[in-house]
Amino acid sequence: MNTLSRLFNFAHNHKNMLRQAALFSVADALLELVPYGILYFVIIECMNPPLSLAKMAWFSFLALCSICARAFARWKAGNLAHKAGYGTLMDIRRKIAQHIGQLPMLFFSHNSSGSLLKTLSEDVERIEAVLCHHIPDLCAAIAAPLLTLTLLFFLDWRLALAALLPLILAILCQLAMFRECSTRMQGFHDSLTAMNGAIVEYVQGIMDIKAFNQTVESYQRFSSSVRNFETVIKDWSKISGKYYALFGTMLGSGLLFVLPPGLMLLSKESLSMADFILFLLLVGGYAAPLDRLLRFSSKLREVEEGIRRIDAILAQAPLPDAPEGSLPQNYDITFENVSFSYEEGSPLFEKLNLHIPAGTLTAFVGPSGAGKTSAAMLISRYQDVQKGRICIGGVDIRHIPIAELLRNISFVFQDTFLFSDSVLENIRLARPDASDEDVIHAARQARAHDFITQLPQGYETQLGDGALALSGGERQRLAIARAVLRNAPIIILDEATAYADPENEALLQEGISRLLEGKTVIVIGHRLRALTEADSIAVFDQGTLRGFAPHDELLSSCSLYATMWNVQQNAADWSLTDMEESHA
Ligand SMILES: Nc1ncnc2c1ncn2[C@@H]1O[C@H](COP(=O)(O)OP(=O)(O)OP(=O)(O)O)[C@@H](O)[C@H]1O
Repeated sequence: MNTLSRLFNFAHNHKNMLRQAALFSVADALLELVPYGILYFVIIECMNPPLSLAKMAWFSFLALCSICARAFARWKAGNLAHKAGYGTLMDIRRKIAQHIGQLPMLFFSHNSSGSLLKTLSEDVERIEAVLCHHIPDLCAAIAAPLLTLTLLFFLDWRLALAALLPLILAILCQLAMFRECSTRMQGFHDSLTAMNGAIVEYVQGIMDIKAFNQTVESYQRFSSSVRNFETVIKDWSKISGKYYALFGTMLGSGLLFVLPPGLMLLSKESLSMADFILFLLLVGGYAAPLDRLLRFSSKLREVEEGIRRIDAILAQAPLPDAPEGSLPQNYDITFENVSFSYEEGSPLFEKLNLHIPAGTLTAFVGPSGAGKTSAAMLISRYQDVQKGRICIGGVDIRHIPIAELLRNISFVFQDTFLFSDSVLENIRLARPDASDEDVIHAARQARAHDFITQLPQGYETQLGDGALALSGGERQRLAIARAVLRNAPIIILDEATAYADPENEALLQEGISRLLEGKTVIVIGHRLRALTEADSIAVFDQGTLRGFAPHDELLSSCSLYATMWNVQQNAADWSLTDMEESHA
């Protein structure tokens, strides 16, 4: 019931249409009875000759009208329900998309794109299917037996009671099934979720699975979850199958219950032949539409999980915005006593203090997991800090309108996502109002123009899923082109040359140095040799700032930095000596 009311909440903007669809469905059920009523009068007419042709013509006309009216009611019910269903689908998608657009970026690192995709596509479509098809169907399925029963009671209450019996037995049988299956419901959902998760993981990780020569059978998580789901389904069908058969049989067995008492009443002349025939015609399958109730309840169970997932997304608190907030006057970045921890973990930063002057290049270095990326991402309100504050130009970033904050920061990540669109549009993503010339100019600055013009359709070449694949270095140059086009005063580069070979690295560095002129830049990197020219280097270690100074100064003042530097130098020397020796 909760699911049903949540469903109607989603369809709130279209409730009038849904109500009308339900009314037309009831009208459809009512009109279904009209031909039987006409038949009743035809039988009476036939039993009392001579036949009046005028009356017969009139009955035929009425039957035709009822059929036409029924067709109209069905069409209207379907049409209105579809409009309401698709309207609701659009509303939910828009609402989720709008909501996730306001969530902190951290949310996306905890929720895979696969699960978000499933919610936005499958879960929402299931809701639409229930609203479009099952609700009008359900109204008709309930209205038809109720109206028929009313008519039967009106004709003869004794026989109507007999006709009610199979319905009561069917309902009891249904209740017994629910009781037996309800304990298995959680197991069903759990195994379905586990299987869906394993399928998504299998598809997403297919390259690695194949690289390690695994197959569907040998990839344990996949095969065991599929087997487990199969066992649950078999168990479920064994129980539900017998009840389902009984339920269906009961719904269709009205004749069996009505025939003996009907014949008895007829023999005692306590029932007219016309009433008896009408009873026999109506009672056979009057309750059969209730069969659809079963299908509806199973559909409702399917949408229940989806609604839970949608609600979980909508329950996430968006980042509080400050639309009327202040704008920074310059672009220095300050961490003031910042404490931050990820949801479940112990604090990553405690009272972190750092000042990055405007227009300088600062490198974040340190061992893996030291907090370099987290510190850089916090500047864009990846997630709000728990204590202290981060300021840009002296303004707490929480007091800067989010759109303005993000406009002022450009990221160049290790992995760049390319959309299913042309190269031109992929770069233009950074500034949608940029002209083609601006985009090409940015690509030239990023040293990407030459490889783009060699692509099959140059700037019009389609990228993204299933289209042309670019190398890691080429993708990174597109990322830099985006950043150049964006021309934001703060730039964060995360291992931006990670994929580049020596030749490409030189090109990338050239692109990057043009991008950086006059900007406040943070470079997250591991290769210290490439970072010696930075104005300052911040050395992180388990969330603590061990040193913050230029390279030469750090070599003498920060033991961690000196060790890292020596280790990397030795590794480079070792590999060079090693290569020279092996060539000798
Ligand atoms: N989304 C997240 N949720 C929970 N913990 C996280 C998340 N992202 C990072 N962490 C944890 O925070 C710590 C710092 O991670 P971070 O990625 O900032 O380090 P890093 O220095 O950039 O590492 P690397 O050089 O390996 O990229 C790690 O212990 C990591 O496990």
